[in-house]
Amino acid sequence: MRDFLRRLPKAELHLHIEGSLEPELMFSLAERNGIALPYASVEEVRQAYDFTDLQSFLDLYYQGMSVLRTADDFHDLAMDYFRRASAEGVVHVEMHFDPQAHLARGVELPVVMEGLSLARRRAQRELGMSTALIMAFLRDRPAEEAMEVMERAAPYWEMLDAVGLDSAEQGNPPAKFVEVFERARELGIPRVAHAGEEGPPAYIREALDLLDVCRIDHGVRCLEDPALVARLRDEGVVLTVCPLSNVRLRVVDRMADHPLPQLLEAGLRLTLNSDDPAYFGGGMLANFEACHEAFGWSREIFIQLAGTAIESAFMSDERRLALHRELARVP
Ligand code: HPA
Ligand SMILES: [Zn+2]
Repeated sequence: MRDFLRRLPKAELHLHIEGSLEPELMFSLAERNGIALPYASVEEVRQAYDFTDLQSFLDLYYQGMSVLRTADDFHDLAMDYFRRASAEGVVHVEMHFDPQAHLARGVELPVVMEGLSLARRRAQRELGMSTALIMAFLRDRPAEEAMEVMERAAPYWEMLDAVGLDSAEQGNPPAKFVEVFERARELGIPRVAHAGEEGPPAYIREALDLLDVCRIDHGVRCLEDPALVARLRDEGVVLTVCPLSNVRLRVVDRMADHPLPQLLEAGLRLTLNSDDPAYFGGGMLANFEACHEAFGWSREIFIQLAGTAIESAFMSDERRLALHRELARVP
C-alpha cells in the first residue's frame, strides 16, 4: 500500500510554506543570517514540538520563521519542500504564505515574492511540479492591516491564485474580514478560508456566506451541525482536511478518533493535506499512510480523494486533464 500511495499523483491544497521549515534548514538559515536560536540542537527543536492546541503551535511557528530574511531564504525553504514532496509523489502544491508575519519582522513583500517565485519556476522546470500561491491574512490581526497588505500586494495580484485566512481561529470569525475578501472578489481573486478547525460550525457558514470562499480549509467541526453538513454536501464544497495536524493540535485525540470516515460517509468532497509538515510529523505520504493505518481504506477511496484534489485545485484545464489521466493509469 505504501508504494501505491507514493505512486498516486497527489495534489496538495493546504500547506503553509513557512510550516515546511525543517529544523535542519532552520539551523542552517539561522547561521547564514547570524540569528541566535533558543535551541541547542535539531533534536531540541523537535522535542519542543509538543503542542496542546493551535495557539501553542502558532507561538513556535512564528518564532521558527524568524530565520527567513532574504529572497534566497524563501527560495531555499520552498525548494526544500518541493523536492521532498516530489519524492513522495506530490505533483501539485498550493502554498499559503503569511506576509503579515514577515512584514512584522521587517521583511518586505518583494523579498518573499521573489524567493517564492523563483522556487516555483524551478519546481516546474526541474521537478515537473505545478504550484499555486495563496496569500493568507492573519485573522488574529486587525482587518485594516489585512486590507493594507491586500493593497500593498497590487504588483503581485496577477500571481495570486487565491487569498486565504489563517492563524488563531477562536474569537476571530470570518465576518471580521468581509471587506478585504470583498476587495479580492472585485479583483477576481478566488478565496479560501480556514474554518471549523478549532472554531465552531458557525464560522464555516460565515466563510461561505460572507467571504464567498470556494473551499474550506479544515472544516472538520461541521459534523456538529447536521444541517451544515447537508449544505456542504449539496453545494459540493471541498474541505481540505489535515489529519496529522488535527492529531498534533489536539483537535482529535488520536487518528482512530478522526472524523474523516464520518465526513466521507456524509458524502462530502474531501482532500488530504499536510498543513505544516515540519511541525506535525510528516508530509502528504505520511498523512495518506496514517489514514490507511487508522481506517483501512481501499485504493478506491484514496483514488477518489486524490481525484477531488485535482478537480478543485487552482490549475489550468490542460494540467487538470493531464493529472486526471495520470490518476486513471496509476499502477
Ligand atoms: O493549522 C493552522 N491553522 C491556522 N493557522 C495556521 N497557520 C499555519 N498553520 C495553521
Ligand atoms: Zn492550515
